[in-house]
Amino acid sequence: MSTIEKIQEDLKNDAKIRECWIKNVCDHDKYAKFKTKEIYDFIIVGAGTAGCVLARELIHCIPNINVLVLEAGGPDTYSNGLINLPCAAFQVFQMSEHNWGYVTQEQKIKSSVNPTKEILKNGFPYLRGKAKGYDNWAAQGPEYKIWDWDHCLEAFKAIENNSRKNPDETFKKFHGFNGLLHVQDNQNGIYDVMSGLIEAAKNLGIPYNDDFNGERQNGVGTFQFTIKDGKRCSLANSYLKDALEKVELYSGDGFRKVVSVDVRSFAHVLNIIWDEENKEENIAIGVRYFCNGVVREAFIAPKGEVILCGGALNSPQILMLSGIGPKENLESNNIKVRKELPVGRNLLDHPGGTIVAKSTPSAVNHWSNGAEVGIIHKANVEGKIPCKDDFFDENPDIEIMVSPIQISLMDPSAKPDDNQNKLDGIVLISTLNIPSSVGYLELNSSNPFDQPKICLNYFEKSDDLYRIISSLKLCREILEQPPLSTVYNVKELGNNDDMSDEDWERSTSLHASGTVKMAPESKDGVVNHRLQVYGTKNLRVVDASIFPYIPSGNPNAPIAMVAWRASRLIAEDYMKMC
Ligand SMILES: Cc1cc2nc3c(=O)[nH]c(=O)nc-3n(C[C@H](O)[C@H](O)[C@H](O)COP(=O)(O)OP(=O)(O)OC[C@H]3O[C@@H](n4cnc5c(N)ncnc54)[C@H](O)[C@@H]3O)c2cc1C
Repeated sequence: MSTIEKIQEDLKNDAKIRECWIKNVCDHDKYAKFKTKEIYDFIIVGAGTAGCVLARELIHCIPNINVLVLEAGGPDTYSNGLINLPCAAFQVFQMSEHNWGYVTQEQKIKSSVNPTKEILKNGFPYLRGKAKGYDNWAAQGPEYKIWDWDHCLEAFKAIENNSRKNPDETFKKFHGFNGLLHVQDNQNGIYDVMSGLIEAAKNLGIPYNDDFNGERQNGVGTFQFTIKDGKRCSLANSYLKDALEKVELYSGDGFRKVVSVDVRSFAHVLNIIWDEENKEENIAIGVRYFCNGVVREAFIAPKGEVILCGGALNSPQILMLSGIGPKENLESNNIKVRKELPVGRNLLDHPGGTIVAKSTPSAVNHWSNGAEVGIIHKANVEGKIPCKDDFFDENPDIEIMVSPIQISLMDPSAKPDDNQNKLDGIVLISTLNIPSSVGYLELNSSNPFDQPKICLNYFEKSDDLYRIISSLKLCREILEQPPLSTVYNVKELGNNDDMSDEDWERSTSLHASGTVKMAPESKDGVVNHRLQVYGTKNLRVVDASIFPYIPSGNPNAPIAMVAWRASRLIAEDYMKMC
């Protein structure tokens, strides 16, 4: 039995993982007799990063409400808990149970990822991006001040439960220790070859940084991760799990209701239900969804809201299917336009490039620890190797994630476990954290199960391409430094002096955002500073799609932050109506 199969087997019996779901189902069955129609105070669409934080925060911030969470996918237990396993992350990403299978339009600049190499990797790095990025959100108008760095930092700290040992005063200033999202340093130590890489980077003048989420973001150092007790700490098994524990019966105002968060898995939301008696006002009153082979409807109570947390590719799709979006695209798909807005227009991502190198055998053991080391720096816009000043620049735009890996050479005649076809090595994934190129997304059809048309436009602006080339040149320079070149015999695979800039390997990233932009309506905004969709009532969007500018770091923590801030705004508005 392979290690992964063994852990999968253990997880099958992991009572703790299942306990919460089972308890939730039982409690809800007990109270089912009090339910007549599907009416909830809040309907959240999507149980991803944002939806999980929002559900928990709403049920704790607002008294006596109930919340319905509709999720198209299955619960965490669906693949025997494999989703919680850091070392299985790469396999999980590719499983159809956890992947929408979306494909993008063909890119003008072709990817040249070498198909002869298979990279085993994992991750969950915890990053927030630089403070100035959020101040840019706030600079959009006086009412946007609620998104400046001080407000965002308050939310980041509220969510975080950082377990760093003996944190100093500076670390305490920037981190939270009482939230539900567990953040930790690498518990297993790092591989020697990774320490060698840090030395090599320092020798080139790159400063050491022991906290990429602290006072400054640039430099070389080790990442912190959202992992607890060896398992992924997702927002589902931290925030949603906690939310499910609150189940009460409320009697008041002459009626009784269950106070709880009700999660329905395999429930695919099709569109928003509008109040047809007040057509001009675009008042959302519920959602239509597909579950167990039938189309069902769920409605909101007075003062309630529909909140889309479907992510940057699906929230805009639901809006467009409901008549909110660009006129031309909606009309060409026979959808009646309720409100013309540039939904799907500001598709942002972190495009990247990858370099793979082999090292001395046994420098890396069988399992990778994931992206152990990070290098964050400012790139050169002419594609030249960055100079020393760039390493200290306060506005770094590149993040390099370095992982120890085992590289499988795909020889068709080789047996699956033939170690002769495996090399130890390292991979450097360089991502452009502040891209200039912008993509778009639109409907292919009015069928809710049809994929939207996704056009990423990676590297469309030449400075993006030159900046990534600049960073990859730096990666190559680091690999050529001692002790990597001497002690660990590190050699770039496919390293070839004739290689042109166009030959650099390019890969895609996973940080789609911005498609339901938070900005003034006159500046192509779709939602206002309180995340309410322009020209509608009772409808907000709370997820990666509202980013006006993409944060300069991995987005999981920034999205959780947005959901936490949104919960306070929603609670304020709800309480005003009481
Ligand atoms: C493979 C991969 C690895 C990543 N690794 C990291 C990392 O290590 N660190 C990091 O910071 N970030 C990472 N990210 C990015 C981060 O996970 C995402 O940016 C983040 O989860 C997006 O949050 P969200 O709430 O906007 O949307 P999501 O988390 O995508 O949640 C949207 C949810 O809505 C559901 N949904 C969509 N449409 C419907 C519908 N019509 N009806 C019902 N439900 C619907 C979806 O199934 C999904 O569960 C990674 C992303 C990917 C894809």
